[in-house]
Amino acid sequence: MCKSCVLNFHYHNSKYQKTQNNIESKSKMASQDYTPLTNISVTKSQISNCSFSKWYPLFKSHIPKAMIIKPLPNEFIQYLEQDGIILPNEDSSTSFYTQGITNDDENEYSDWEEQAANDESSSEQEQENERVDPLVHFPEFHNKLKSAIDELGSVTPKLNWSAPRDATWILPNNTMKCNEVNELYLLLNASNYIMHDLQNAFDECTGKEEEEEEERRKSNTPEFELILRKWFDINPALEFRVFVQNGKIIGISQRDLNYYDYLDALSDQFKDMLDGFVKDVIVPKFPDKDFVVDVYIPRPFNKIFLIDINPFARKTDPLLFSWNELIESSGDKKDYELRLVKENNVGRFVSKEHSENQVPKDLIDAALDPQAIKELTEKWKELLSRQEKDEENKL
Ligand SMILES: Nc1ncnc2c1ncn2[C@@H]1O[C@H](COP(=O)(O)OP(=O)(O)OP(=O)(O)O)[C@@H](O)[C@H]1O
Repeated sequence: MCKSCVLNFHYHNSKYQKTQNNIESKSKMASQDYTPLTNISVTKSQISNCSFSKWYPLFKSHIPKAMIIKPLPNEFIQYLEQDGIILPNEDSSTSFYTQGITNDDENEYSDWEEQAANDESSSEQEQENERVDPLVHFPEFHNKLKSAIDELGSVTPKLNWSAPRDATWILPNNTMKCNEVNELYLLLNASNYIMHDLQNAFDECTGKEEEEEEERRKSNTPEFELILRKWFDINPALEFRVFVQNGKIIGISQRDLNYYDYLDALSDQFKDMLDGFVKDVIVPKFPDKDFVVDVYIPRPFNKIFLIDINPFARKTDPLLFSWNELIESSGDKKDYELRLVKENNVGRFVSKEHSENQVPKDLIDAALDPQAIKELTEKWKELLSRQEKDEENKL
């Protein structure tokens, strides 16, 4: 008997296709000022150095509590990459199977019936039999994740580089806060940013010949890791992205793109704090001199938390800057700007963020509530049986 629920939603034929579409649109949004003049190259080793597990030991006292889980079983990677979401249902002997929930604009409910009638149903059954199921294919790792959550309390996950910020729609609280393992699975499975880490991490890398040779000798596939960060409530207004080139800050951007009236008055204080942090804490230990660091400065503004280190590359969102602006002005600049959202930009950005990932309400409801999954399943079964009857009547 199947021990799991399956949420199988088709985004433009495959998750991979969806990933490609989103990465393209994300990078277009992030780099609207692309010009061939300003080249920013990034090597595989620079990308590797930004893997969480590489820098966590160097700056542990500045990083909120986190657990690094690696290596990841291949089955877990396959689980994240496969279409649909299988959720372990350990407490129940009933099996839920839901398929054919689509996010294609052209496909509404009526298409479900059509889809059920054609031959795809048998091939989907075959796929279902091959699907990776946590309880069947990686039960030990599944238990490890549960124990980690027991130990840390609520967590927020990420892989080597990315957090599933684009998939918060799938959780009831609309955040990345996971209270149990199924929430972790939902969030990771629904995220294109996670897929980016799995499939495109080294895209657009260049490198010196010797370095490329060295990387080839190792492997072209990164060693994947899952990071579980203990959840704490962050005030997004106090998060900043700091761009560092040749060991020097060339710009700082507010991270959350809303207007906060109190930030302007704090700007000089934050610049002083961040100058010291980058110069005395990060630069002496981090192996590269070009990088982008995300920080959090909570009240009473006497400590800086390191949230993330990103490659100094176009794939890192320049937020309120453009990459050309950062690069072109960096050479002759003695001082740099801490850029904040101006009042007249209120509401301009926020509603757009991750909007490419909006999905049908049925799917969201189903993800939030086991009863809704059951109802969706029953609806689907009813449609199938109605379809079968219609077919019989036609014969
Ligand atoms: N321990 C934590 N508890 C709660 N929220 C957190 C925690 N750590 C990070 N966050 C939130 O998650 C957000 C994303 O984290 P992070 O920067 O690691 O993701 P990312 O995918 O690398 O983002 P980006 O692609 O923008 O670099 C942070 O901006 C912060 O708001």
